[in-house]
Amino acid sequence: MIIVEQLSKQFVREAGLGWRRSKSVVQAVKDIHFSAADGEVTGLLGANGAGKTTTLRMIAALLPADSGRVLVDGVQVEAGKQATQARMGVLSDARGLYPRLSARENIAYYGVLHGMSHDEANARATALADALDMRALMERRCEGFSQGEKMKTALARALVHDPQNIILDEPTNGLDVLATRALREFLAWLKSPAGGSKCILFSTHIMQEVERLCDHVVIVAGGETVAQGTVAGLLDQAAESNFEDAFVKLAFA
Ligand SMILES: Nc1ncnc2c1ncn2[C@@H]1O[C@H](COP(=O)(O)OP(=O)(O)OP(=O)(O)O)[C@@H](O)[C@H]1O
Repeated sequence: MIIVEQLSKQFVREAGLGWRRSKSVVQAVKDIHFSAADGEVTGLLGANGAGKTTTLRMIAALLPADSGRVLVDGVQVEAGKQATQARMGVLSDARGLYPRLSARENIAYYGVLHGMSHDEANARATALADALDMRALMERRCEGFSQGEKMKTALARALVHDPQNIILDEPTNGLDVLATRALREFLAWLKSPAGGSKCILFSTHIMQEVERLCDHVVIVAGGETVAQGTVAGLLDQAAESNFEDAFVKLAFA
């Protein structure tokens, strides 16, 4: 379970050169708060620049927050510290695979970094290859992989240590209909008791994805949580019958 309380983050942006150089402050995240339960898919839904990636990076302990806190299974996240990382699997937007390593080596290497033995990591890589239908890819080097192949490899790598909490930044970016459908089915399995009742948190700006996949939706605009609930609850809240209309009303009204 992930609990996010009053999270905020500023960046200092530099522009120009020499005497024209100037600095400005960007408040990327102002006040994000929500909780993501086990056995559920929670979606962070927001327009470009709303603060989704910054929020996920703070949750994943990749970036320190200015204020607020994140609890993962009751343990407070501290950027750069290991305490909560064993409990999280993170798929970032930049897939970051090693091109010269095979899919299996990319996946197993992460397992070893998480303290698994080579044999354990290899066995887990094989099990994930079965679950993600990627056996044919396993011994190929990652350079030249398609978007879908990269996503599957990066997802398997994020899950190698069987984390309870799964954080995915725009996981369907660049995927075709079939790959998106396969990912959706896999996430639905992961949240089910058979898949371990995982807590799945992902960011997106695609309405359809949210409607089909999310048990809980957090609408983010201008770095703030502006509404949250089920899709049906948000439709009610906005008094709309179409989810896109509800989103626009709740995010920008
Ligand atoms: N390292 C950084 N330095 C300066 N500004 C940043 C940095 N990272 C993010 N920002 C700014 O913070 C704001 C929120 O960015 P963020 O990437 O979190 O949004 P997002 O909701 O993920 O957007 P998108 O859907 O376009 O990926 C944007 O205005 C962005 O330009």
